[in-house]
Amino acid sequence: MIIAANLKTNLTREKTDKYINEVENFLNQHGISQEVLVFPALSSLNLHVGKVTVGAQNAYPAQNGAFTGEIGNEQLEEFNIKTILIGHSERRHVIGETQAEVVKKFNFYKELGFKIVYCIGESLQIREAGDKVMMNYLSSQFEGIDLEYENLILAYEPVWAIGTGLTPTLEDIESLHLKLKEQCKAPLLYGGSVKVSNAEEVLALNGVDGVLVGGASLNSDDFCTMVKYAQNIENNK
Ligand SMILES: O=C[C@H](O)COP(=O)(O)O
Repeated sequence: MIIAANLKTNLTREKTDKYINEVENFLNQHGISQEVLVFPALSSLNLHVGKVTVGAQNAYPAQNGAFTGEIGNEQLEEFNIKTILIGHSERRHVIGETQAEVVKKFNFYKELGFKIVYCIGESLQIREAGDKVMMNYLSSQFEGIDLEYENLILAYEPVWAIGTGLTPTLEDIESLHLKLKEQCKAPLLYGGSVKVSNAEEVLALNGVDGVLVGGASLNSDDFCTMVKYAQNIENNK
């Protein structure tokens, strides 16, 4: 399974280096074979060689150039970063990234062979409009995206569950993941208020190939506990 930490706009370079080393040590000490991704704040990107894969939460679709405030692939190459989050709901709904901009970013980093964690998710308003409306909305977030891309990982993150402590029921997560898997065979992560207290149940669901954790991943011990849950589930299959 794939266990991913999205540190968002948190931790300094020093604290991020300490965090990643703590996670790396845990993976080595416990013989973890899960795929573990950590997405630090851009200012904390650094070269890391080990079991932990460090990825970028965002980057501009260009090698370099006059894009004030952005980083491009040239800056990611410096740290051998080849994994990126694209389409995160905070980029869409807080920063205002359009589907067209998301598609351009996807295609640029796909051409470079990046591992892409592509995020989709609906608002509470869309969810409350019913299953048909919700599925149509989620399908619209696939527009322009190559769902056959071999380095694609999908992350379903209901926007209303992000950072709220709210989550869909386990039944809802499982049934939606199975519906999404009818459209795309890529590994499918769940994200949205995953924490130590619910991660084991979520990871055990059919159609869930891992989790993308925000706030609850900031504590490395808690994040490692969730990694261990995934390892235990896989060992017992
Ligand atoms: O990328 C992670 C998601 O936004 C979930 O964040 P959260 O675990 O704080 O709800």
